[in-house]
Amino acid sequence: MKIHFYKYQGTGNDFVMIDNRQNIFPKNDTKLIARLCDRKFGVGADGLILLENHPDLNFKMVYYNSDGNESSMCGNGGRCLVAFAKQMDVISNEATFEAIDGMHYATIDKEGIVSLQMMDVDEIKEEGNYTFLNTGSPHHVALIENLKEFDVKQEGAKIRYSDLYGKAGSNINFVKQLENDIFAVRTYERGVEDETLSCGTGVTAVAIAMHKIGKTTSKEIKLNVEGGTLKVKFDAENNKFTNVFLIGPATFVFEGTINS
Ligand SMILES: N[C@@H](CCC[C@H](N)C(=O)O)C(=O)O
Repeated sequence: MKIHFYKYQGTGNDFVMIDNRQNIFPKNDTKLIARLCDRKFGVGADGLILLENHPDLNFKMVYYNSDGNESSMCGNGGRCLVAFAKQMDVISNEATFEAIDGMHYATIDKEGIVSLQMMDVDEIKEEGNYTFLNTGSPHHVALIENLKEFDVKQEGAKIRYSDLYGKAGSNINFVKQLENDIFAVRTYERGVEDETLSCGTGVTAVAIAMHKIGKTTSKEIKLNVEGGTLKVKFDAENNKFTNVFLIGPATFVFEGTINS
């Protein structure tokens, strides 16, 4: 079978996009999904996303990590899917869609900047040297000083596979504060099992965590990731974070056909 794909990236977090509105994609073929994401034997990506029909909303998002397994929410992937839905004429400038963590609202402007509403957050675990929260995907957030030279893959894997998170694991974010409302972030992603150039649910977790532990008073935070810059804004009241938006570019790279 020949599969037509579209490649997108959001601040360097890259995805294979497939239009599955006709339900033709073999969704349980883990090996095929992993091969499509493989950078030597396939298209190459951090994840694969299916655009599907939804009975009431504009579309449905189905997300797989590059290991071929379906996973929890992907923020950058959601932003790229909004841009892809626009390219496919499914939406014009705004969208409501369903993902694994619930319903999302998004807008896309003329420059391709996608603003994606993320889930509300009210459960945050604060420990001595890290914070843990779920922003659609689970995230461990740790402040460090030597972020530039830090071995994110090695140190991230140690925490991801530690007893702290058991079999399910977690994504691991290392953070350095640059200014009151600017943070640099590097993320080890579960399911990719490596550092990626950006993680949308990760920077969302970092922004909320930094506000919660008092590192910033700002509710609009700039996050510098290896692949660019993202913005997260939110309302914060009584330890509850609502109207959380992840904002940044989502870019079409190329399209093609590959044998399954
Ligand atoms: N790249 C993502 C996160 C994708 C999910 C993650 N790897 C997991 O399995 O938890 C993002 O942009 O949010």
